[in-house]
Amino acid sequence: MKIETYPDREMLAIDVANLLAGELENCLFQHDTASFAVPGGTTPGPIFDALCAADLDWSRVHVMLTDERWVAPDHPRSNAALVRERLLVDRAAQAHFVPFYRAGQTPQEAAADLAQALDPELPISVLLLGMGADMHTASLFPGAEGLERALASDAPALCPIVAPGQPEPRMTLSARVLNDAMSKHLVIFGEDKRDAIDRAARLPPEEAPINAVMDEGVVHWAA
Ligand SMILES: O=C(O)[C@H](O)[C@@H](O)[C@H](O)[C@H](O)COP(=O)(O)O
Repeated sequence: MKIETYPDREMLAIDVANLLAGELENCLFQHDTASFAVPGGTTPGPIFDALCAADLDWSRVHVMLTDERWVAPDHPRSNAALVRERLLVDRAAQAHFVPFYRAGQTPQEAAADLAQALDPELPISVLLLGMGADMHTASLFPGAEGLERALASDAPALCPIVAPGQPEPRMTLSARVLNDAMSKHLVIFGEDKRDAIDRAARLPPEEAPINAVMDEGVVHWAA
């Protein structure tokens, strides 16, 4: 994994937003649409704030989540809510969005239908990832129920996950689908996550799931 270091988080957010916009635009020169997978959590917000105003044909960009906490779209922990509030505004409001949460269904019940809906969007054109200090990414958590299947080379596109310490079930893109993305960018802030990247290099994917999704990927880091 190549690691790019930035002087501060603001510079990182602006530079990575410009980089992602450029990659989406390049994809749109060559294809009718571009698929763009994004994480939840606290890291991507400032990147979304800078990216949503990018002058590109957002009507041909298909945004999806890397994973979802299985909560209603009006729940404060919803990743779909974060994307709708911070990314799908301004020019990017024209983008097509594929939320995961299905009311009245469990992740297990929804996975097959969702995978069918996502299939035309794969492989992912541009992937943005976050990571926890425990080296999880998307909802590929070490020790989670469903992790082995989500890491398998023949995993379905979407996998249900029940992770220790997480308040709700999750749905995640599988490691295979994430790693197949045409371009992959991991954004991390702080010393703990920087140390975790170094630790991950010496661990198997089941202990450091980030290792299963970042082949030829770029890590963008600010303290
Ligand atoms: O649903 C989620 O929580 C994300 O998709 C998850 O994979 C996130 O990227 C990491 O947990 C880092 O979260 P922070 O950005 O909040 O540190």
